[in-house]
Amino acid sequence: MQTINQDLANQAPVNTSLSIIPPLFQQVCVIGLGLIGASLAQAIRDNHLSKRLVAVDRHLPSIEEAIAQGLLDAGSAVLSDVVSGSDLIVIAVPVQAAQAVFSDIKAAMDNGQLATDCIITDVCSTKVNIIEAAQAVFTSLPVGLVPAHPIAGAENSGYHARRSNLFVNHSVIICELPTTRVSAINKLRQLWEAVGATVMPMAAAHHDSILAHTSHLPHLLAFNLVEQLASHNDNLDMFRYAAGGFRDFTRIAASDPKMWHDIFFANQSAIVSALDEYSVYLQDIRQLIIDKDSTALMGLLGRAQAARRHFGHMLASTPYTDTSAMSASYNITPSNTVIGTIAIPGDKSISHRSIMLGSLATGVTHVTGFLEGEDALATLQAFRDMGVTIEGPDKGRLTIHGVGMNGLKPSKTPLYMGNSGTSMRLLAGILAAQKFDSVLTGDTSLNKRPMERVASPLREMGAVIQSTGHNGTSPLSITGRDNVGKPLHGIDYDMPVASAQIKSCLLLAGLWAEGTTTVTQPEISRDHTERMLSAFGYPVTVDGNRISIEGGGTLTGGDIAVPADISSAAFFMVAAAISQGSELTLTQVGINPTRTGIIDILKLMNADITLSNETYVGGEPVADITIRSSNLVGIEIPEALVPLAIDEFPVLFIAASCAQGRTVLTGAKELRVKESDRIAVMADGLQTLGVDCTVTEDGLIIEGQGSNSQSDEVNNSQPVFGGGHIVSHHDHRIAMSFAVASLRASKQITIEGVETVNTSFPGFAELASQIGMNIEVNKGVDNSIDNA
Ligand SMILES: O=C(O)C1=C[C@@H](OP(=O)(O)O)[C@@H](O)[C@H](O)C1
Ligand SMILES: C=C(OP(=O)(O)O)C(=O)O
Repeated sequence: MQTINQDLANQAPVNTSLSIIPPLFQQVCVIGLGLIGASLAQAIRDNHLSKRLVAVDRHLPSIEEAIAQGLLDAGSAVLSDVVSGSDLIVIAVPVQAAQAVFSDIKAAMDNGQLATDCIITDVCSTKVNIIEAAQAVFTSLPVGLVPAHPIAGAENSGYHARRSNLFVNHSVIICELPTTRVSAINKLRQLWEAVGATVMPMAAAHHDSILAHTSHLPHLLAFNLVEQLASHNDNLDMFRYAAGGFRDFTRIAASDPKMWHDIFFANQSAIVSALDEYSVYLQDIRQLIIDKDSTALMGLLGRAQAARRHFGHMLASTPYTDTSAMSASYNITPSNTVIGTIAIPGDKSISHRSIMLGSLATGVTHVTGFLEGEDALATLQAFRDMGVTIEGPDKGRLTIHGVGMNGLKPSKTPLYMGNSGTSMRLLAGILAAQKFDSVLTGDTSLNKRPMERVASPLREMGAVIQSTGHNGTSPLSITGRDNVGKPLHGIDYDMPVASAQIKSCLLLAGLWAEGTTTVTQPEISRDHTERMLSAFGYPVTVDGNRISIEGGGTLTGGDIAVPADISSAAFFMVAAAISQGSELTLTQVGINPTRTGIIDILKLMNADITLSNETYVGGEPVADITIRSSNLVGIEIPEALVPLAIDEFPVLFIAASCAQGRTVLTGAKELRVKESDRIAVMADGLQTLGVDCTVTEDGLIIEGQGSNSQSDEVNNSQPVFGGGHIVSHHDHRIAMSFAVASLRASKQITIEGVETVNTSFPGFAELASQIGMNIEVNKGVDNSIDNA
């Protein structure tokens, strides 16, 4: 048989490696020069991973071309011609042809051409039948056999479509067989990582079952739906009027029938069981329609719609909402004055709690004013994942069909909390008390924030919870009470920090604990959990800084009206205070006394703030807040006010920069463990814009640059900030604070990483523009599920 040898044929020069690191392999033999085989060969060549590279393919022109191009050292249509001395063989042929290739490999081993410990791998899309094919040929499986599957492909196929970077940032599944030598697995892992892939071990049957669900079943359904429509007598009309849904759903039915025919047989049992499961789901939804079961149907459709986006975001660690704004930035041209009357979106803290308590209550809870921001949506999704039917959100309206104290179901996947510390910490308390195991995870920022502050006291209550991240961080793994064998028990806990999240976590766990759970906070922190528990009919005892709850009670659903978020209002309060001739009225903002630190601090700084139309909405006090331009003065911020304004310091630093004289913040170490280190990141940004400030361990000293006004007349016309480029570290409050600074800036300010503004304040830029600011939003790359 014809062997084409690069040296003998004296064609293109051998691609000698200049790398000082010795190549991983002496000789790699790739069998099959289709897209995947040829791309891997190219990646091996380009990354100098093998001294020699040979290939086997029935299509000799491809071999000749590959040699001429310096990709291969030799090639043939017959394995025994070129395989001698190979220490890695890659099988890249269609699944059905694998057994014949194994026979050729065995023959080469038997006649001494190949060492018996040579590594043999493949790139086929089913795995059990590859192992069975090897078993049919070898009496015992070779110690070098490592079945693998790179999850990568391209629209085009064949040798000419090859790309050296095809595997970069793609996953490769490796099946670690008990018969395989560990050194072979490690070496193959090194190869895939060297070409840019991420290696994941997985059992062969599990691989086939996953692929059966995610790839094979959808293809099968697409072919079948086209067949169903084509069999109708009026099929021409059916196709002529087929809407986008049919076209989208059946796009993949245009794929190669022969290939899919082979795959359906190769992965027969996994596909049949995926199909059986599908039939059950189909019957269920059929029955819901027959029964006109509106609640259950809404639950199913809502869960499915959210899950479609959710999984993509979870895998990519990106936000939930429309991510066309990923990596977005603001270009802000200085403006001088803000004027108007505006409504601010709903309170984030109260929105979270409305979902949690509404889900655990008996009966239906109607929520209005719900904040449709990323963080609250993460909480909403988590409860959907645990089987709660939640209708909406629709313009801030939700209907929650409570499942009662023992009605949550285990989520099939880790619960994804996105960027939201409140969701993760409060849910940790709820989940620690449930019968079932759970896992809580978040985005890159959340997975860096301290979680032992809740895990440790929960353990004192008997919880089994592990913070599995690097340093007491999430993912959190929680063992259910059924596996622990007994319920939680109440404790008397002295909180080391004034954190509403720790307090709420423990009180929520206390709902299921035996006896009394008492938390004592060093300073007052926001009390929305206590208030909402009472509103749902659950007794809570508050004695100064000590809050107690008895386990074993129930919650009763009702109506919740979420007031506007004072933490979001804070940006516009500072905007009006620092800019010339400004006056803003913010309507029906929550003024719960555990949240009004921003008003108290701004008043101490001489801000002109008045409250009107004070009333109560759903157990929370609200008022219209009017704020006018004023000559701010620097102050020493009283430490007792810190927990009452904890989220407002980034924008208060902007106010302090515009004040006359020095402002000193102490006792605010907590700011270092928010979505970013808000002390360091704000100081960096302020310095970029020319403000003199000094970072301390627990706060910041800012030399205000406001004018030294001797009269009562407001003088806010001089710029305080220069222009510049601000990095928000993907922290929503940092981004919005520097946007406010533009009202006293001399030049344009660019703020990078503003997509997270959606976590707490969707529509911020639009509202800011409405009152006179000049914010241009530059949308970033799309990270939606199809690109995830
Ligand atoms: O309980 C809550 O809803 C929140 C508590 C605060 O966190 P800490 O409890 O960590 O201070 C705050 O920063 C967060 O935005 C919301
Ligand atoms: C700290 C914040 O939220 P969380 O802790 O819920 O992420 C915030 O919104 O500023």
